[in-house]
Amino acid sequence: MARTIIVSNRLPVKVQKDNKGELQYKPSEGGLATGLGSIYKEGDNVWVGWPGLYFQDEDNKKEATERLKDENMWPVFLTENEIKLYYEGFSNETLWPTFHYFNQYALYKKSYWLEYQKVNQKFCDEVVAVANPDDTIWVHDYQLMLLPDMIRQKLPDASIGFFLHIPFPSFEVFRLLPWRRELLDGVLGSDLIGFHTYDDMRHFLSSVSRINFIGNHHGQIMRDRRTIVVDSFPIGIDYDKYAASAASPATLSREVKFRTSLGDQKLMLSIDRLDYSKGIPARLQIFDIFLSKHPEYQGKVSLLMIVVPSRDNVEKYKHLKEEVDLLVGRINGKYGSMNWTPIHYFYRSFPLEDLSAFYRMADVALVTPMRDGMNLVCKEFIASKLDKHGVLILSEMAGASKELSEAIIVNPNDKHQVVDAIYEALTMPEEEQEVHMNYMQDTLKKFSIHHWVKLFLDRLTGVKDKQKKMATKVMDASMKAKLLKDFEESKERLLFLDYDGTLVPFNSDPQKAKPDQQLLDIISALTAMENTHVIMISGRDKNTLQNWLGHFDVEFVGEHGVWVRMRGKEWKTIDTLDGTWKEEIRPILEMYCDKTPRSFIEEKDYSLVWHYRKVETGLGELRAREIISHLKYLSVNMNLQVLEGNKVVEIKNLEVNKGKASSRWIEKSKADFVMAIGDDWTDEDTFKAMPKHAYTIKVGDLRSGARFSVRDHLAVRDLLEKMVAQAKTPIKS
Ligand SMILES: O=P(O)(O)OC[C@H]1O[C@H](O[C@H]2O[C@H](CO)[C@@H](O)[C@H](O)[C@H]2O)[C@H](O)[C@@H](O)[C@@H]1O
Ligand SMILES: O=c1ccn([C@@H]2O[C@H](COP(=O)(O)OP(=O)(O)O)[C@@H](O)[C@H]2O)c(=O)[nH]1
Ligand SMILES: [Mg+2]
Repeated sequence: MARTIIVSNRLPVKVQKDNKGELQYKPSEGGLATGLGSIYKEGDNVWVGWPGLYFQDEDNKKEATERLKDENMWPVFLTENEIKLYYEGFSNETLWPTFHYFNQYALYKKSYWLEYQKVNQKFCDEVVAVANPDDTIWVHDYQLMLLPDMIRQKLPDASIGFFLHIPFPSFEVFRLLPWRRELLDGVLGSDLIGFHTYDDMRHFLSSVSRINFIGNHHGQIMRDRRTIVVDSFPIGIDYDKYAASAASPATLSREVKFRTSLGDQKLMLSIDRLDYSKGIPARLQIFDIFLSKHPEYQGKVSLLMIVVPSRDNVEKYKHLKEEVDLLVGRINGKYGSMNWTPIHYFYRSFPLEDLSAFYRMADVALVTPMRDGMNLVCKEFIASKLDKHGVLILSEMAGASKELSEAIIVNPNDKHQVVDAIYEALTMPEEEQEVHMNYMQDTLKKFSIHHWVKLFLDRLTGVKDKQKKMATKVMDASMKAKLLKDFEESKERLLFLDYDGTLVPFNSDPQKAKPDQQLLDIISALTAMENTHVIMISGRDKNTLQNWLGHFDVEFVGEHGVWVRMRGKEWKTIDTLDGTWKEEIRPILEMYCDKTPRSFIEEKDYSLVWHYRKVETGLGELRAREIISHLKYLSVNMNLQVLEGNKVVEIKNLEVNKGKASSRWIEKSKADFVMAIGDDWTDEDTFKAMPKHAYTIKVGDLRSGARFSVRDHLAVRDLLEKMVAQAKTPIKS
């Protein structure tokens, strides 16, 4: 049976050594481990990851491997040096600060990068060792961004998903990384790429378009003729588990115990790993301001602050610990009394029953990270509120704020806003608390972790199925052989060939795309054959076509069909065409040229084209949208069509297109071999006009109405050369 192989830096269980040197197995902290921990044991799934200890002796490794395998885990053993450079270094001193907009903390060290690559390769070797061909591989998080493409190199047909649990920063921040392109290339080895929020997703897409120069169509990216889907999948929690835990006798008895020692003050709760992204010092300062602004709450409200140790070998985290200790001491010293402690501060982790008791007891959850991919603590708080009493104050910088809009949403940098939010929360009527709680609980119940896993994995299956269907279009060796044979045996042939992008590569200067010697040889040989019509079907103006190829026995369609030249005849245009509209449209396009550096207008007999291939990425696309909407109504009245192509907007008469033009030949001819090759949207009209038996071939992208697809203009030339060589057709005298 097909399995899911989950791959993440850390396993959901961490191995530790006790005082006697015996191995102990404890659950890992952090959102990823608690989130996916509930599902990986289903079926035969396997979780591949680091067990969180440096193993020196082989016996221990063996013992841990066996024990972990019993629980569907496959350990990747990492050395102290690897952890230092790959995990603490590149992952947590380079990527983590950059992705959380703390780029002033980021270190760019070559030694970190080298080790990051090596460890990703190590993970790759393990995955390849575990995975069966039909398994689905699901890679998680920023520590393993190179892994999807490394697996793709080894297992080209594998089904690979990638999910990023932390924010994806805006392009302006991401571009600061020296290894930005390699990181994106790594992720693009996946078939499905998921983020928590729509913003993360669009930041990623904009980086891919600017750094790797690959655009997208509604979140779909074409790479190596493989469709990759990018989408947002906000992670949920195991709702029922937290709700059940909140009702369990163990939790209730702990609540009684904690309450007795705390007294009956109101309680605010915060729980996070010790991390500068979580905004802990700012939160403490906010609590300080609150107590001085509202002295009536002194003695009446306490902050229960759980800080879980994390990445304590990383310099910035060590400093943070000192800062937090100092602030807690200062505030407790400033306001505390014999019978009231303002802040109850714990620097350790707690078992679930304790956490559940804290969630139940808290009147207010204060979740105010500076940046957080999602933040599960706030979701767990909501799920634990069985009586529906309690208020969530949530930072707008946490991914969770996009779903939990009934919380009091705050900007953690605006300290006075958060102080007011605390006051609002402490004084909120219970009925109002219930209304908000109900909405948020309904959302979290539906969008649980089970829902998330299903959504992601079903989508990945869908993407893979679509890829397989598309793959049937690829012109493989046997199809090519059939085409060549049909060509050889045919009596009358029509070959429709688009020019730019089909016979020559796309050039940023249109006039530089002149035919080279190889192409001239091909055209010369094709046109020399008996019973063979070669029709150059292009958007280019007739003069250029005539100058470049007019000396061969080629037939032409120019300006997408405005001009036609059939064998032995002169250039001819559609009689009814009117070009007077150009006088009205040209000034509009000129206005766009004036405000868009390096854009230009190309004028043809019956069309105007606005080109933006040399314009700053993004700006050109924006202006194109503006032009299209500007001309929307005008064009309908004037009987014009406005078409968007590769870095162009083209305006022309409604009755002109390559399909109509090519029909002239189809209607007249008795050809038993028809072929049409093209790369652009305008060629779709040609494909549609072809008879059923025709070989329609799209260059590049697989998304097309054509029956087949080839990679690029070189593949087209290769095919045409083979046709010439194999046809053994008599040459015209
Ligand atoms: O493994 P560690 O270095 O100890 O760190 C713990 C984990 O922290 C991060 O969690 C993120 O994932 C959560 C769930 O999607 C999300 O709610 C949170 O906002 C993120 O910060 C990290 O992404 C994991 O890889 C770490 O294992
Ligand atoms: O003592 C603790 C405190 C917290 N957590 C869990 O750690 C996770 C923190 O995830 P979150 O998404 O809030 O932040 P991250 O640490 O992943 O950045 C939550 O599921 C908490 O229940 C834990 O296991 N033990
Ligand atoms: Mg073309």
